[in-house]
Amino acid sequence: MDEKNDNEFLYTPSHWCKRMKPNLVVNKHIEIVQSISEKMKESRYCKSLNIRYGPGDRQLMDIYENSPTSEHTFVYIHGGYWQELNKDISAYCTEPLVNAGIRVIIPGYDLAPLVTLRNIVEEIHQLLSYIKICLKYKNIWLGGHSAGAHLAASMIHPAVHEHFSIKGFILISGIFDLSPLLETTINIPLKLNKNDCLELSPLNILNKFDFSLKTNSIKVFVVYAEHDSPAFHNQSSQFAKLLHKIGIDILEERITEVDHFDIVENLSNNNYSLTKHIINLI
Ligand SMILES: N[C@@H](CC(=O)c1ccccc1NC=O)C(=O)O
Repeated sequence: MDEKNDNEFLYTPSHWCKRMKPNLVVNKHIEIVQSISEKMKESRYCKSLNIRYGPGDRQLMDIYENSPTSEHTFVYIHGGYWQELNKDISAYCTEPLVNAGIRVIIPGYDLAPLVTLRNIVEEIHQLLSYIKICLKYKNIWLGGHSAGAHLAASMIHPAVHEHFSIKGFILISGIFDLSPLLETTINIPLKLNKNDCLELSPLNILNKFDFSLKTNSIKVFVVYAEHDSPAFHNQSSQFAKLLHKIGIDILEERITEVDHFDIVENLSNNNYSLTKHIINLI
């Protein structure tokens, strides 16, 4: 098979980065996000670390804010194909948002192969329950990057987003259809079968739902990088099209001159277009 059309290749974001050799990308990304996140954890914006929201080892969250009365809360779910990265290196988006008066929550979650993807989706439900019931925050915006955008999108359902007072979703370079991952090495720790792919793909779940009957409106911002692979472009535009079809207010945008990694690394910068978009939206 032509390598460029192979799902292994299409779903390996580092292969599509134009800034450096693919084998260097992920380590460089980790170095960058870790250094920004460490500064944030030591800053005056860091309000609480390691608040437990569920029984799993990694079900802990960090809260960043400049005032306890912040009206809006952005919850940012990190990526890493549900098998790598962690919350401690994922606070890189917090400074500009907190400066704009938005509270930011960075949750951790357990990873495959220790838990299944179904377990992880359930952990995100527990996260939202904790934020609503124990922290009593309102006006929640749920965002995520890559696999984190999949987890956020898995909460788009009236029974879920209305219950948890979610105002909107910010889905950055996300995966919404899991089936292309089935035969790739990404699936080794995940162990997804065909049925799991159907039941856990927001693209499939929402295809069966008629939202036009619902009055409560959410906004969904679907955003991806110019230098994401064509498969990621397709996933975002297909998902945006479906959301539009079922009556959800959507905004779709391709961010130019960035790839799967600096599309989120740059969120530490006030002047970056995506940072400004998120602040305007919330
Ligand atoms: N092993 C992947 C890494 C990867 O997919 C990734 C890395 C950091 C943040 C998000 C990622 N992808 C999806 O969640 C690669 O080489 O591109």
